[in-house]
Amino acid sequence: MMSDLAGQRRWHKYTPIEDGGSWFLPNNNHLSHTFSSSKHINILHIHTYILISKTTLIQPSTMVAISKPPIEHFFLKPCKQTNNNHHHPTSIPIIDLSKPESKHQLVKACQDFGFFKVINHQVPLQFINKLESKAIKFFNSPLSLKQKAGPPDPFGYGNKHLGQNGDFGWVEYLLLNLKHEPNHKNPTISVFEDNPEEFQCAVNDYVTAVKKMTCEILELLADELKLQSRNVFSKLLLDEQSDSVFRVNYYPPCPELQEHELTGKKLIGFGEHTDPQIISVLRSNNTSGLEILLKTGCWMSVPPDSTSFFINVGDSLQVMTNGRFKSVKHRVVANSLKSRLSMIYFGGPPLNEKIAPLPSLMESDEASLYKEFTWFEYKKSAFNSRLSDNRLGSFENNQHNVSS
Ligand SMILES: C=C1C[C@]23C[C@@]1(O)CC[C@H]2[C@@]12CC[C@H](O)[C@@](C)(C(=O)O1)[C@H]2[C@@H]3C(=O)O
Ligand SMILES: O=C(O)CCC(=O)C(=O)O
Ligand SMILES: [Fe+2]
Repeated sequence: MMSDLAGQRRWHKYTPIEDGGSWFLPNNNHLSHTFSSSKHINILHIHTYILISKTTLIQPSTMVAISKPPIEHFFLKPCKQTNNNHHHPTSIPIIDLSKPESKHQLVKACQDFGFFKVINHQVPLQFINKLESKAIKFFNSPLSLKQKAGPPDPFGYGNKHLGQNGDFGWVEYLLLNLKHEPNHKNPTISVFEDNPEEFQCAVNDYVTAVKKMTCEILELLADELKLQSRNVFSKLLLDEQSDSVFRVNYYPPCPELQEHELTGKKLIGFGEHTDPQIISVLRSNNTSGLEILLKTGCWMSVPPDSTSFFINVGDSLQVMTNGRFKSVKHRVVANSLKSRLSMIYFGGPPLNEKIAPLPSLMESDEASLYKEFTWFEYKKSAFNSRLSDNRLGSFENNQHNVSS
């Protein structure tokens, strides 16, 4: 077990440079161990290589090549295919933020789905478009440049590898830390060749507006739940020490998938998971791919809408509401022809914040479903887990131990 984990970490250190059909890795004494301990890479050939691409000339002794993993490696397991029920179609709740009566619908959506779409949100379109075009420019730039912003540790540019524990998907991403660290320049952003400040500015404008909308939603939720103070959730995001992150995911088209689509095969873009934070706010272009897991056990494809935001309850909000709100399982499937670009704000509490069911929400005889933990403890455990793991499991109060 230990050596397996160590191997995966070492593999992660050598994020592959993809170039056509092969992945290139720096030659190194550890390589044979790295390969043999990675369950996820299909090793067909290892040989000394001279690579001359448009941008690079590499000495024979410095590189080895392995065949890239076959596309089958990214297929979703057949039992987990989407099964939209066409007889009783379920529709995603749409909340119009310009209507005061939306409060009630918001709570209902968090209880029934843990997921909803928001319209009339007041986030300026120009902020969305500006950041989107900058992100597209970044993802369309040469791999060698993008890799200067990686590997993700956990922040930075990532390609196909998600987290540090062997998860992968047909996705490239930028993961950015939003935690306020005075005099600290974001190292990831410094790779934006022409003007890093411009990209930073586009992120700031976008995130500030999205955070404002998110806090309004959290306050409406607290109001409707009749909690003592309406800022009980929003204050966690507004805190200077709020541990929030921002992510831009780019799912390139996969033309090779086309022939397999005829047999109903789907490609994993981002595997099934719940988000650990309080709340996640997603905006994507008009390419479909996002799916949520319904109570029925069926996956439902979320129709894309680039003018709206999609919001999901995170694990921490599920705990704070003692399970009333559901942290929804979701995933992304990649597309054979169109690229998907999504931008997600993950609102998290300060690291030292205690996460536990809110006393003002609990009935007098209600048992707490969860043990108290700090966000630091939960985050640490989440980042040591695999994407599809039930992360809250080890923080649940065992039914038998609940006395009164
Ligand atoms: C496989 C992983 C990626 C992730 C950390 C983890 O070990 C398990 C949780 C994953 C997740 C899902 C929601 C967010 O995208 C994310 C940033 C987070 O907070 O938890 C990712 C983590 C990641 O990409 O590093
Ligand atoms: O990219 C998407 O559309 C969703 C990705 C996601 O769920 C995540 O980054 O946590
Ligand atoms: Fe997610």
